[in-house]
Amino acid sequence: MDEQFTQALSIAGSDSGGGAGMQADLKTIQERHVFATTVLVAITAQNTLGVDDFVALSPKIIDEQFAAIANDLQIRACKTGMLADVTRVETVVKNLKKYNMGPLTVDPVMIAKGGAPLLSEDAVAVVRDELLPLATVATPNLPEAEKLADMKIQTEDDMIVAAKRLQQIGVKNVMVKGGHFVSDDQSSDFVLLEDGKSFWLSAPRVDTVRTHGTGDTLSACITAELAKGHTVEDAIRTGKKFVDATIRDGIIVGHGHGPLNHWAYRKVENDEI
Ligand SMILES: Nc1ncnc2c1ncn2[C@@H]1O[C@H](COP(=O)(O)OP(=O)(O)O)[C@@H](O)[C@H]1O
Ligand SMILES: Cc1ncc(COP(=O)(O)O)c(N)n1
Repeated sequence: MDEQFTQALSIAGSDSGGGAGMQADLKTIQERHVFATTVLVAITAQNTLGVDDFVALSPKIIDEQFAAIANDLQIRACKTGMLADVTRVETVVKNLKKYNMGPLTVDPVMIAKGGAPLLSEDAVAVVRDELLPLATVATPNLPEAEKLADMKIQTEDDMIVAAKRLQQIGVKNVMVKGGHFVSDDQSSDFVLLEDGKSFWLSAPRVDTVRTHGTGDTLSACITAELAKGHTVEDAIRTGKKFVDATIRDGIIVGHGHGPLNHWAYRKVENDEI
């Protein structure tokens, strides 16, 4: 049999506005030259101004999507994004335990940039206790890290403490993203790896509201790089450079928290920006 082309899986919600969620994952994984597959968990009616409504899909169709993929495709790495509620988190956890979908990156999506909840309050504990222990990498933003590590994060030292706490919960590698520290002129993320190595990844903060889908894009890029067999450290470093380019070389789409330029990293790789 011919060798299969590299495939990755996004388990997430759809953003009708095209900037975040499943759509950001598909665009990013494609840009990294990995074949993207999907398990759709929820559908949002959303644009750059906000989330108007969403519906979560039934556990049955979520199970069936996993089974269809597992019965034919060869997934090398996967990620989770919006999971909506307790039932869907539990359904996804069950399937991730049943099938081997490669290293898992958990982007513990809770609240959209515009403030709409994308995960019910009671599902936070299920993400922490059942999903995070399955993760090879977790990429919480500051509010998510606060909830999962059960602490306030006001300083960079707090980010380090939160990463350590998350590792104690069972996540092997943690990236606490500092995008929400708007007072800082750098956007700095703290990375704590399984072997104890830790480092900061910083980039000058871009003064823009066009950051819709940054977390999805970062975690999708990490997933694509892990699917190729790269190390966690290399995948995270590429993810940071990729998302930074998408913000820095922005495009104007919509009238609110605009989406990213998912093809910007091509120019970085060709030394053009
Ligand atoms: N204005 C910005 N300028 C540069 N980098 C940013 C900016 N906002 C976010 N980032 C980076 O984008 C990535 C996603 O971060 P963040 O916005 O915190 O995640 P989320 O989308 O999950 O809320 C991180 O690497 C962060 O440092
Ligand atoms: C379906 C879906 N998934 C994830 C996000 C988070 O993205 P952001 O934090 O940039 O709003 C979103 N807005 N919609």
